[in-house]
Amino acid sequence: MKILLENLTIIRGEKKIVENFTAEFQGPGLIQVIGPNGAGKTTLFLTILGLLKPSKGRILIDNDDVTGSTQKLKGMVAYLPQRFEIPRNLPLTVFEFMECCMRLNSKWPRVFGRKVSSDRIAQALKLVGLEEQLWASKISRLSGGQFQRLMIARTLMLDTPIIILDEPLSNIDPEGRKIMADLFGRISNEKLVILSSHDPMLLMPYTSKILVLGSGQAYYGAPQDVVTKVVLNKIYGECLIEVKDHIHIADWH
Ligand SMILES: Nc1ncnc2c1ncn2[C@@H]1O[C@H](COP(=O)(O)OP(=O)(O)OP(=O)(O)O)[C@@H](O)[C@H]1O
Repeated sequence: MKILLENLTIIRGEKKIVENFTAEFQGPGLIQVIGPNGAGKTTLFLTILGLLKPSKGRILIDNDDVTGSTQKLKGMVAYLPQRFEIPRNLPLTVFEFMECCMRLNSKWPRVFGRKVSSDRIAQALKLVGLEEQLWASKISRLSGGQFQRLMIARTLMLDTPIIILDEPLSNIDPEGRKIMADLFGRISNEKLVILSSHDPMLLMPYTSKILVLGSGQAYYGAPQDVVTKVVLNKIYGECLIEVKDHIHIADWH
């Protein structure tokens, strides 16, 4: 699958996110979107999802114009938001929560039946490392990192060809981040995975293209062409710290 951002200008509030920006997100593959706080990573995702309209330009998925249309993306894109609107005190267990999410998604229970749906839920929960003894726990009892894993499982379970993840690794411990990065890498062998991160190195081995956003500018291309001192300097400025041959981004996030 291919997402084409064609000549996009996106403005949010007073802030210009990108201007006349064109890029192709080709799947299968993993696209990283990086940039400082407020650069517009979430805004770009919401625009791709049709929840925000660009000021100019179009978004095409496999040559179909989907600009501003959430309906067309159903069954095609699964999205992990950065902030959840889901109340943590819902009286549901982990497994029941996943069942509810699946039922809200038209495809699984109706087409494949309950058994396949349950297997799919179990598979997704295992993939993100939520152990079986937690499946009967109320979601209110999960830690922040466990809840984030549950949200990732919910996104992966939908089995869409395009997956957009807004800072999926936040709240997750170092070992879990590595496991999750490997998981996203594996998934990107078959699907188009687009994700934002403040820790780009962890996913770099799996990254096919990277988009660096900041101050209304956008740099897109292969990591070796984009993750350069010149580009990072323009975007991160004083937050760039060089230690011997390494460049560190001191991100306030
Ligand atoms: N609801 C809103 N209304 C108006 N402006 C907004 C709204 N939400 C965000 N913005 C502005 O849009 C710009 C981009 O924000 P966005 O959340 O897309 O950045 P981000 O790169 O995802 O940041 P972070 O790394 O902090 O998650 C910021 O200047 C922000 O203040």
